[in-house]
Amino acid sequence: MWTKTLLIRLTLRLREEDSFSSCSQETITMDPSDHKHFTVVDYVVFAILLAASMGIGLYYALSGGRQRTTQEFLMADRNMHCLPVSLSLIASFQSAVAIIGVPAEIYTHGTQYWFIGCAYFLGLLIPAQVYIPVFYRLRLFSTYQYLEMRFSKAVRICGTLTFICQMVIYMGVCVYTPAFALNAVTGFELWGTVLATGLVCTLYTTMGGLKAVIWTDVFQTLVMFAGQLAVIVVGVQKSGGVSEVWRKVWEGNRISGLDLNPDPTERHTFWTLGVGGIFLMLSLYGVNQTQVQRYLSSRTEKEAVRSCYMVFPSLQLALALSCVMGLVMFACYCGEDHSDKLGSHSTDAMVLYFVMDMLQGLPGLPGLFVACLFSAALSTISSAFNSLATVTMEDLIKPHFPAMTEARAILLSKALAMSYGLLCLAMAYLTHLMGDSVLQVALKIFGMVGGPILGVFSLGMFFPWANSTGALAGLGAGLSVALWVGIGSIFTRSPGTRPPPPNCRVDLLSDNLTAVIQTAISSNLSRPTGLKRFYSLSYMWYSAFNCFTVIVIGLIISFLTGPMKEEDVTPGTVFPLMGKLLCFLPEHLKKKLCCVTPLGQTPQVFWVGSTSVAHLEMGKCGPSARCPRRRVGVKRGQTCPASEMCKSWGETDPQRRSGSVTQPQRLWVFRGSGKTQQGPIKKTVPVVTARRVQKDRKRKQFERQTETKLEEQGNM
Ligand SMILES: O=C(O)CCCC[C@@H]1SC[C@@H]2NC(=O)N[C@@H]21
Ligand code: NA
Repeated sequence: MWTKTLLIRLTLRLREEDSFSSCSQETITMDPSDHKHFTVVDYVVFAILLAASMGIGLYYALSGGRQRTTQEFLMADRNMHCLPVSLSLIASFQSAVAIIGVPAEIYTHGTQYWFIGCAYFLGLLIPAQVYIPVFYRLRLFSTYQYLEMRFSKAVRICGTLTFICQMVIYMGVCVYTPAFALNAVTGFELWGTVLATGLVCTLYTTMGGLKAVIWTDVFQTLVMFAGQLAVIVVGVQKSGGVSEVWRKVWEGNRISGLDLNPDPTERHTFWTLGVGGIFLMLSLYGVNQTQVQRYLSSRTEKEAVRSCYMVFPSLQLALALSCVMGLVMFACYCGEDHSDKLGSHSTDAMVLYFVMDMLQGLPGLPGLFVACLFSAALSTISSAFNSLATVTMEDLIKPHFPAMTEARAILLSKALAMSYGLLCLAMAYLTHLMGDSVLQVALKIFGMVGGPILGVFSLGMFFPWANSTGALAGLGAGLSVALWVGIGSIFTRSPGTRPPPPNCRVDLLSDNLTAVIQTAISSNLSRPTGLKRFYSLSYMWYSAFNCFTVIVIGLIISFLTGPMKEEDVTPGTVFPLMGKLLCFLPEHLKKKLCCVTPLGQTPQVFWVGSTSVAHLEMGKCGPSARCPRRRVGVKRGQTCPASEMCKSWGETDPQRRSGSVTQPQRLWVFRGSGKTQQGPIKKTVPVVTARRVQKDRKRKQFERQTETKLEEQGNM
C-alpha cells in the first residue's frame, strides 16, 4: 500500500518541478506516464532475460546426464572449467542488494565503502591457499561433512542448520530488493514480481541443477555489468562529462580519504572495511556452502584455486561499477535530499528514481537495468536454492536413509529446491518489515551468522586440540553473542540517518568547517559508553568478532573437556598452519610440534559409515589395498598418495576382514590423487586395515630382498 502512495506523491511532485534534476544541461521533464511503466522495448529486454535463464535451465535438464544423478544435479559432475565457476562465484553474492545498496551508500556517505576492495586480496588468497585445498581433497558434497569428519555429527547438524537460517533470510532480502525496485519504477504489483522471480528461478534451478545455475550465473553476471555500465555512461553524459562529475563529487566532499580512525564503533573506516571485510569475505568465499560447492564442481583442485583467483578482478570491477554509479548519481542530484519526493527515507529507492531519470526516453535501457537487477537477484537466489537443497540432502536426509536410491534422492533434491523457493518468498515479506538499507541488512546477516560458521571451520582447521564439545559450545556462544550485538544495535541505532549531504555548490572550506564542527559535536555528545558502546560496534566487525568468539570459547571448552591428540584427528581435516608459519624450523623440531604434517602426506583413511574410522598408511595400491577404481589411471603397484576420497555407495564385502560393519554403508575411500573421475562406485570395495597394508609392505620388502639376493647369486 505504501508503495502506491509513494508513486502518487512521486508523480505529483514531479509535475510541479519540471526541471527536476539539476545535473542535465537541458531541463528534464519527468513525464509521470513514462515513470509509471516501461516502453514495449523495455518489456521485451526484460522478458528476454527471463526466457534466456529458463532456456539454459531447460537445456541442462535435457542434455548431459539429464540430471539423473545427485552427482550431476548437485555437483555438475565435478567437471566444470574455472571461467564459468569464477563468474558464478561472483554472481552468488552480488545481488540486487549490491546493485542498489552500494550506489546508495556512496551517495549518502561517500566512497569510504570502496575500501572493502582492500579486503578482497586476503579475502580470496586465504580461501585459495587454505580452505579450498582442504575441502577439495576431501571431495565433499557439502561443506558440513567436514565438520563431522573433524568433530562429530552433532557439529555437522548445527553447522548445517545455521547455514540454512543464514541463506533463507539472505534470500528474502535478495528477492524483495528487485521486486521493490520494479514496483517503484513501473508500479508493478510488488508481490506479483516476487512470485514471478521466485517461480522462474525455482524452475530452472529445479530442472537444470548446478550446471544450469552456474551457466545462468555467467549470463546474468554479464547482464549485470552491462546494466550498470549503461547507467554510468548515460549519467556521465547527462552531467556534462567526466570532469564535471569529478568536480561535483570532489566539491561535494564525496571522495573520502583513508580514514584510519581505530574506533571500532566507527561505521566505515579503512579498518572496519579493509580488515573486518576480510573475515566477511572468508565467511563467504572460504566456508560458505554456495561457494565451496562451486570449488568442488571444478574438474581439478588447480582449476578450483584458479577460479578463486579469477574472482578478484571481476569483484573489483563490480565494486567499482556500483561505486561510480553512486558518484554519478551524486553529481546529478548534488546530494540534495529527495527522500521527501520518494516518501521513504531509504536512499535505495532514490537509486531507482535516478536510474529512471537517466534512462527514461532511451527505449530498452530501463528494461536493461531492471534486467540487470533481476539477473543479480536470480543468480544469487538460484545459487542459494541449489546449495540449500544440497546441504539438506547431504547433511540432514541421506545420513538417515543411507540406502536411498538415486532416483528417490534426485526427486527429493528437486522437491527441496522448490520448497526453499516458496520459503524465501515468505522471507521477502520479512525484509519488507526490516526497513534498513538493504546493503546493511545483508552485511549484518553475513556478519551475525556467517561469522560463527567461519569460526567453527577455522577452529577445526587450525586447532587440532579442538574437540566437538568445544566446537558446539563455541558455535553456540558465537551465535548468541552475534544475536546479542545485532539485536542490541537495532535498539541503540544512531539518531536517524546522517543529515542530508551538503549541496554540491558549497565551497570546500565551509564544507570542511561544517564537517569538523559536525564531528566535534557528534563525537563528544553521542559517544556511547559501556554496553551502548558494545552495541554500536560497526557491523563490519561482526564477522571477525563472532569468529574469534567461537574460536576462543571453543578452545577453552576443548581444553577443559580434554583436548584432542593429533593422531585422533581424521587426517586431511587439519591445515598445517604451524607447519606453514614455522617453515623455517628444521624438520625434527617441527615434528615435535603438533599438526605440521603437510596436507598431501595424510595417510589413506577408510571411513565406513559415519562412525568408525580405519586408518590406512600411505602405501602401494597393491592387490591388498585394491584401488576401488581400477580404471581411474592409478594402476596396481603405483604409489597412490592418499589425498583424495572417492565416495562410493554400496554394500561392504561381507567377508571383510576388519571392522564389524555389515549393513549396507556409505563407503568413503580416500584414494590416490590420480585424475579420478567421480561417480558412484557400483562394486563393493573391501575395507583394508592399516595392519593389512603393513603386512603387505613387509611382504613386498621381503620379496624385494629375495629378488636382490637371487640376482647377486645369479651374478656370482
Ligand atoms: O550483493 C549482495 O547480495 C550482498 C552484499 C555484498 C556481499 C559481499 S560484500 C563483499 C563481497 N563483494 C560482493 O560483491 N559481494 C560480497
Ligand atoms: Na547475484
